[in-house]
Amino acid sequence: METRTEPAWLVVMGVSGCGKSSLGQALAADLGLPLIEGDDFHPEANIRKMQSGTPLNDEDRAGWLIRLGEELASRPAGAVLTCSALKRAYRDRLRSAVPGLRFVFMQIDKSEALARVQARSAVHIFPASLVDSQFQTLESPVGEPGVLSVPATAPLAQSAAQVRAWLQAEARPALPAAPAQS
Ligand SMILES: Nc1ncnc2c1ncn2[C@@H]1O[C@H](COP(=O)(O)OP(=O)(O)OP(=O)(O)O)[C@@H](O)[C@H]1O
Ligand SMILES: O=C(O)[C@H](O)[C@@H](O)[C@H](O)[C@H](O)CO
Repeated sequence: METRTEPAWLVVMGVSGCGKSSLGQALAADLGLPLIEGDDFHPEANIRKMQSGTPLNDEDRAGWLIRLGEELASRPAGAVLTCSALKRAYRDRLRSAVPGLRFVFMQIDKSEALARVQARSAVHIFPASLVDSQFQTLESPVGEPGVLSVPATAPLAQSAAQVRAWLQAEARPALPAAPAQS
């Protein structure tokens, strides 16, 4: 039977350094979807807070998540968003903007995340001293609907292929044409 891939809205999520931007770019290119880079929408105050070595709290992230939901909802053909989405409540906020939203959870251990964030510390807003707080805040999305976990250490092309296969497997078959009205 012929199948039709429906518009896909995906969030690539996880702690700092897990590879959200890298996989997000690869997926957006592969799937022909616009990329929304979540970090670009942090207000200046959030950037300054992170740079000064203080983790963001729920209040800091609230307006940012609303804005990201609006960005997703304004792309009718689908989109790939990179967003830490560390807590269930944050993911539910995004889901309320786009029902059926899917999440790709990049799983990484603390030592690997720390090594990556340290390696790019000269050129990135996020200090290595905050990596611990990302893991303290993280509530695993495993078990929530519409979540695929991928290992953050897998080659990007492999993870992108895994996500494509997941989307295809979940694509609903095309609806039969409605009978002509007489
Ligand atoms: N699959 C991978 N294997 C090895 N290194 C990777 C992989 N994916 C990303 N990296 C490297 O890890 C670092 C962090 O990647 P990236 O910036 O994509 O993560 P991020 O989750 O978007 O980080 P942040 O949210 O802090 O901006 C980069 O130096 C990147 O080159
Ligand atoms: O929710 C958060 O604490 C933030 O989104 C962080 O994850 C940073 O934005 C990001 O990691 C820096 O690049």
